[in-house]
Amino acid sequence: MPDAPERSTPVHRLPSLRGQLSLVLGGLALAILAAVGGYLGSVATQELYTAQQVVVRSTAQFAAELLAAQLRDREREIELLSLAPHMVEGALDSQRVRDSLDRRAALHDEFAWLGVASPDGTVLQATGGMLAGRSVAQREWFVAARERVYVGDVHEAKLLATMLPAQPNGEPTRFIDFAAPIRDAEGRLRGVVAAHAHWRWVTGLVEGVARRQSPGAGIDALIIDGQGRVLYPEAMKVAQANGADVLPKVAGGRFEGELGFDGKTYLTSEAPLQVSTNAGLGWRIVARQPLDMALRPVRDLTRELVLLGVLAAAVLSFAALLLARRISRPVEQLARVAARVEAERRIPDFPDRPGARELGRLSEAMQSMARSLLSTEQELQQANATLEAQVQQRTAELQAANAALEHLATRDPLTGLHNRRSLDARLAEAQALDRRYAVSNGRVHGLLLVDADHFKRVNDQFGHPVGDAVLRQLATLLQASIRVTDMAARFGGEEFAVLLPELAGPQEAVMAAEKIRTAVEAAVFPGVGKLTISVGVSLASPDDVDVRPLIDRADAALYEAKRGGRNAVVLKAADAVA
Ligand SMILES: Nc1nc2c(ncn2[C@@H]2O[C@H](COP(=O)(O)OP(=O)(O)OP(=O)(O)O)[C@@H](O)[C@H]2O)c(=O)[nH]1
Repeated sequence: MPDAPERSTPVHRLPSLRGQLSLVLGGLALAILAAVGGYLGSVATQELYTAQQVVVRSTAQFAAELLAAQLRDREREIELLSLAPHMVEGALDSQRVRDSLDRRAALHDEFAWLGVASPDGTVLQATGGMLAGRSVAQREWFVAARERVYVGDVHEAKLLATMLPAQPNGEPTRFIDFAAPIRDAEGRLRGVVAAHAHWRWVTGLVEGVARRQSPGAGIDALIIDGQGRVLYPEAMKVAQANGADVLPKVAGGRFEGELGFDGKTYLTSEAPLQVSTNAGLGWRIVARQPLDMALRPVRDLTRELVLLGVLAAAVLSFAALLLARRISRPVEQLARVAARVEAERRIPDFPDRPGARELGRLSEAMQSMARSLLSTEQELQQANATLEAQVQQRTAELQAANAALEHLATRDPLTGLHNRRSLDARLAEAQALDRRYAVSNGRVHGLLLVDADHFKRVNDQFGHPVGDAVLRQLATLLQASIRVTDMAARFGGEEFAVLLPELAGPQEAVMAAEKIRTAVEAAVFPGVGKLTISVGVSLASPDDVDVRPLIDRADAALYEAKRGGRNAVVLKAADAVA
């Protein structure tokens, strides 16, 4: 059994080369784009995030440094004032002292009040005359400044609250205090000079830094004191005072990184306020930026990258499609040309611009293959035609040879009539047919044995070759006198036999014999003259075991014809026939 052919996918169901190339090239481009874009995006995101952290950290540091510098500046201002000659030597309640206080107040509008108190705490002189004559002996700044330069923590105004205009935002008036002892040349305490700076000056500094550092970035700054109390902004301070948890719990106590304030995440950094005073305020500035604002540049970059990626992907996909078409089109053209070669059996025009060197080689190889195939095919066709002609010729020769052989095997070489062997075969056949049909149609076959009379004389008188010629003429006469269905044969020597199939009766056989006898009698044999023949006639009988009895009866009849005087026809019927 031959192997079953492998099942293969029909060609039209396979994906096209162009589709596959587009898919692979486009996919590859997209993958590379996604990988590169993803990598660049993640690097840029990290960089941007770090940059935002730096901005927040520098905001906290800058605000802390600025505030520390400003506080030191004001502290130095008050200290220098305490060392001024009119403070060290003159009367502290003089107009001169008052003027110098007013000048400083005018120079620094953050100072809400400047004043000088006596060592027992009575205000001797003050800007605007505020609190003059009142006692500040219990005030923290006064107690501390009797000993040293002092910068105090923020506090709400007490005595001055009613004397100063209210805060525009409705907040309580708050101060931070600067104070310094006034000593005489011997170092004895003459009094205390102090200034109350508006708290809003401090918060304004911090707020300004936060605002200017990164405008529109949503960065704000908190001031937190050493006890973790929010000093600024006011809203958080109030909320904390009311028991709200406004600050996140931070590990290590430092506000760094992403922290949640009131349910919102901020990028946070803190910087300590390092004031070189003895005050040791312990404040820290916490700068913070809402995480969504901090990540906005990242989001913008991501969006731009995605847009750029989509654009690049579209361009690359289009380029991939063009490239795929450039490759697949010549291949399709070659396929069409190959199909034409098969259909038209000739070499059509191949694409002259196949698009690529390899495709050019493929085109040349296909042309050469097509040429070779077509020429081989033509050679095969010619060889086939030649072979066919040769076979026909050989067959004809064989048939002729077979016919010649058949003739040789069945014919008598002298007369051309059937020979004895052929006659025997036909007799046997006729007997078989009679056995099968004779009962039904009543027809039987008969046999004539024809013998030339006194033929020996012809030979003796005219020679053997003439005898042969007579025999040939006899054969011709014989053949001409019988039906085509009858069979004439040379029985041996000068004796002939005629097989007569399907005779209706003995008379028919006798008539046939007579026809032959009279034909010979009437004929003239060149060089010899007249001749006669004797004919023995017999009919087949159902009792005949083979052809022999029929021949014997014909032979007996011939013998009788000879004995009776020759030139005669004698019937020798079998008993059954008669
Ligand atoms: N020329 C020639 N003669 C043949 C051939 N075959 C037989 N003969 C001759 O035929 C003659 C037959 O002679 P016979 O059998 O004695 O009989 P006949 O002379 O014909 O006389 P009847 O038969 O009694 O009339 C012989 O002389 C044979 O030599 C042949 O093929 N060619």
